[in-house]
Amino acid sequence: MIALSVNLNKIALIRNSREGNYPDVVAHGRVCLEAGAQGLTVHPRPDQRHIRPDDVRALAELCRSREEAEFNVEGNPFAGPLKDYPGLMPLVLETKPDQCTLVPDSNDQLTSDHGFDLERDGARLEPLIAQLKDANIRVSLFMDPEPSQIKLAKEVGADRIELYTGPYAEAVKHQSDELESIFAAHCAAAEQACQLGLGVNAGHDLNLINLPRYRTLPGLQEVSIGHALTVDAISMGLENAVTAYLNCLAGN
Ligand SMILES: CC(=O)[C@@H](O)[C@H](O)COP(=O)(O)O
Ligand SMILES: NCC(=O)COP(=O)(O)O
Repeated sequence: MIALSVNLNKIALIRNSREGNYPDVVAHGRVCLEAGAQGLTVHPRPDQRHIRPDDVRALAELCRSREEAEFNVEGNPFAGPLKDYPGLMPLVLETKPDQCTLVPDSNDQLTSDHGFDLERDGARLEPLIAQLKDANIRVSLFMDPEPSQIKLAKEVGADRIELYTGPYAEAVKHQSDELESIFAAHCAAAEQACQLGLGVNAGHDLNLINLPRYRTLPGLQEVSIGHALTVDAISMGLENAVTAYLNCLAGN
């Protein structure tokens, strides 16, 4: 089974466009879990444009209260602190999610658009990965499908990698000639990760059009999906959208 972790960033983005708590991020997280999603993901950013530290705290409680629900917090451990954003490491060590996915985004990035360069960042990531693992938090690294980089992900102590699927999604959208080689590189990276004993997650711009193929990736354990699922929920309703993604992942 490939686990679906619903990313709630975009629910928080709508909430933050007004004062108050509407829509309620935690209530929508609960709907996703009740509809069968195996987990919830958030990617707080230092500018708090969507997920805020208190959302992370409340969603950690929600997931802890439900057996089997996995909580995944993503972000750059080197970004922040900024104003009342404490920084990823303090927030994650306080809230103790099941998984922390480290992502190399700059503070002002629109969205994630590349994986780690571990030749550059590996040495400073290594002690942070050890600290998270000491706190019983599984560590995943956001990665491009580059063989030399996947090898380094194992060497710095990661438990899993999350393959960055943005270029794959773009290639599907534009029916690009490069689709075959991009997907082949993802398959090879996933196989390499499995051989090294790393788990395999994937995410970014996955949707109901590009997921039927991506779900065949060797060893794929979890996808985190937010943007497209939230957009689909506008027309389908959130519960039906979660069901549609679960069916898609199951190959139905
Ligand atoms: C790492 C990744 O691909 C996602 O977490 C994505 O970047 C979500 O962040 P935004 O919702 O801020 O685009
Ligand atoms: N890790 C990817 C994620 O959480 C969701 O990305 P997207 O579906 O919002 O592009």
